[in-house]
Amino acid sequence: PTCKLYKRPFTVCIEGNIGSGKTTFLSHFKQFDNTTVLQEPVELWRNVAGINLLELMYTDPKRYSFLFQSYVQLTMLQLHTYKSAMPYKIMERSVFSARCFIENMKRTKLLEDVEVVVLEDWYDWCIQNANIVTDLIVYLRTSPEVVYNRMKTRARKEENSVSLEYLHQLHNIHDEWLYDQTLFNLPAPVLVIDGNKSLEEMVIQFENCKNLIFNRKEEKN
Ligand SMILES: Cc1cc2cn([C@H]3C[C@H](O)[C@@H](CO)O3)c(=O)nc2[nH]1
Repeated sequence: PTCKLYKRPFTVCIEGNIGSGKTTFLSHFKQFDNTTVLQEPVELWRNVAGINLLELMYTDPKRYSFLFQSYVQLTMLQLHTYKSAMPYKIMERSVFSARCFIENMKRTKLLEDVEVVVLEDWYDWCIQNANIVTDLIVYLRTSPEVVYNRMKTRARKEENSVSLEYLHQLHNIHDEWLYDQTLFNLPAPVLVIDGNKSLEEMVIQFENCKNLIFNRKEEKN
């Protein structure tokens, strides 16, 4: 069959709380040679000219939340604008979910109002000027208690101070955005997956999701 040239990849963003299973879910897409998988650049955030910005953000959030979110926004934009010749591109989180973290930091006063304005002005400019297109959002919806236990088991050192309350806050904002859909306007349709399921059950959900995503492409051309 002729190989069709796509003007751009069908782009999926995987969204969800800390520990909701995004990385596990993404790893299933790595098996396909027609898909570019872009994981969250945590390693970049851990080494900014030798500085662990993720650690600083968690140890001194008042002082470092703005700086951290500012760098997160840049690294996510780099992934959104990454040129891929593949027909599919799957990203872990997005500049859209960056707004969830910023919203939480705003509500909990970790960011000054003026810091929020600057971050939002950057975001607005990027949305208008960088071609950030998303075709589908997959929301791994989990209960804070489940992700708290997973986070503790994974034991990422920078997260050892993250509280269940913080995960509740992030869960509520993700739900407002992607489940109730009352927060920000949605850049793409949302597919909600139950992230509380076991890995085996998640794989089944993944299979259904894969068929849905790859089938969608046929509609597109
Ligand atoms: C877009 C975006 C991703 C992201 C991740 N994080 C944190 C949550 C986790 O502890 C770690 C890896 O996701 O980074 C954050 O504070 N703000 C973020 N904004």
